[in-house]
Amino acid sequence: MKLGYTADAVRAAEQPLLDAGQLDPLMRTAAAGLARVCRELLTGHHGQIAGRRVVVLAGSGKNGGDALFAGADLASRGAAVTAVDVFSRPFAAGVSALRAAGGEVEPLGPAALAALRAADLVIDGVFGTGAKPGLPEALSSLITDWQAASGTGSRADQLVVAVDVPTGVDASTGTTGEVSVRADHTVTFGAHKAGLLLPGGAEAAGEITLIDIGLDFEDVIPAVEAPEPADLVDLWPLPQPHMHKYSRGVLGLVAGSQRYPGAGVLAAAGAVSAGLGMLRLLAPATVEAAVLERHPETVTEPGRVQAWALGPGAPDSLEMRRALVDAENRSLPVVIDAAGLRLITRPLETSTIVTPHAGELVGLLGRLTTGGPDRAAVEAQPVTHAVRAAEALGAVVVLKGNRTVIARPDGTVVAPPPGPANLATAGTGDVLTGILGALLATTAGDLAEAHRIDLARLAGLAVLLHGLAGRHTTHASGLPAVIEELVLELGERRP
Ligand SMILES: NC(=O)C1=CN([C@@H]2O[C@H](COP(=O)(O)OP(=O)(O)OC[C@H]3O[C@@H](n4cnc5c(N)ncnc54)[C@H](O)[C@@H]3O)[C@@H](O)[C@H]2O)[C@@H](O)CC1
Ligand SMILES: [K+]
Repeated sequence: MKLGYTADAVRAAEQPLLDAGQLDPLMRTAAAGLARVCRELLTGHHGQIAGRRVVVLAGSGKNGGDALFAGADLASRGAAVTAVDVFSRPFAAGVSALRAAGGEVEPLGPAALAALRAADLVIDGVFGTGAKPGLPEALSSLITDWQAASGTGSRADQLVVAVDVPTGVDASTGTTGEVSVRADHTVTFGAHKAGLLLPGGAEAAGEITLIDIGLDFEDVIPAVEAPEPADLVDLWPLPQPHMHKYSRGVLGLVAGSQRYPGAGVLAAAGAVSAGLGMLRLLAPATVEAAVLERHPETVTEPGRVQAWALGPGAPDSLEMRRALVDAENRSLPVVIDAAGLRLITRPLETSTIVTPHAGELVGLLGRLTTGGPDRAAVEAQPVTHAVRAAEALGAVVVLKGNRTVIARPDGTVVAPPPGPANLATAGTGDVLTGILGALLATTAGDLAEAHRIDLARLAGLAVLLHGLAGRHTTHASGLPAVIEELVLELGERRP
């Protein structure tokens, strides 16, 4: 799991070392790590370092300093390095090091643009964690003109390495303005900056290398967690030898209707493929029949459950309202999707996950808060609005989109890597709700016991697995079989 921290948290972690006069060694370690990645990339993509054209975009702070020191390293190995001095007050020690190694410094101007376009490698050291919002006009034009030369940089084989954070990306939130550097690779120091793991920043950052510079984050709560496939092996709830079907977990599912029978089938298949003790389906007879045909183990009699999943393809019905009352009365965890979301007009008194897409989040925020956003606002700032909804609901919000983000009521976020575009097809959300329901049912005991299970982390695992499965199928009804295979594999790989 990658953990992301805000710029403030990183500065706070850095402060004791700065107070102890450790800036120089910190920057040396940072620059050495940056230089190593640049050397590897240059050698890997362009065969060698000597003779390669490198441009350093140098701002006035330490970010520029790191970039200049790395540039000096490359110049000392024979690269032709030009630094573009963006604000006419570059980090002095970095400039000296670069000049001593044979590099040059240019002011921002037409020559800088030409150099930028011709470079084999561009090192973006304009802003890091010290960036204030908004790019100055001259810088913004320079980046725009450079990027205009081709889709993502001047030359198809040009490498762009961002120092700590791509310039134009907010290190804490990942928000980008209209203009920002798009890197192939970002070398970040001390800890992942939260913005690198969030929508916007993650796309701008490309591949990320973390360089350890000895900062201590032991007691700091990360702003973002980004689950990785290895976490599935460690954390996915798997059946234990002592379990029987009831102790493993029964999920009550209210899904599907005469109009949308398929949503019931897909949600049921999602739940079954994720693994659970028993699935109880409450749905119209046609939906029951369709589900039973594929999953004859499904029980269609009402009875006790350990968790509820409500909403996919189901209208607002008496069953759904009863299930919600049962969830609150018996403190059962519940995942609520689609039409189920319209029943929510106040925070629920039980562990809750809601799974809106942007349009549904608009409705939810409209019912829960005053001055709710419109859809465009949610799409522009998904994290901010998911967090607002999580705070207002006191629940975990899984905001579905091309990059699904998961928000906790305390404002922290789980950001799984983006799923494949394959998942942009009808029915994949129903499968996700089924998976989430199965996870709630199988962890309900632990959830009740002093909240040992973190719902948002659980949702992160579900979204991650759903995304991985999406790479192997082009349609929603293909997902459950792949999910089942992946879950079985997790069991085999767990030590
Ligand atoms: N956090 C750490 O522990 C370490 C940080 N290091 C580097 O230091 C960076 C942070 O350095 P700084 O605090 O100097 O900050 P930055 O180098 O990110 O930028 C701050 C400088 O740019 C100016 N600036 C910011 N926004 C501007 C805007 N919109 N228009 C014009 N000027 C603007 C500021 O006034 C300041 O001079 C990190 O990103 C990283 O690269 C490393 O060198 C070593 C250790
Ligand atoms: K940067």
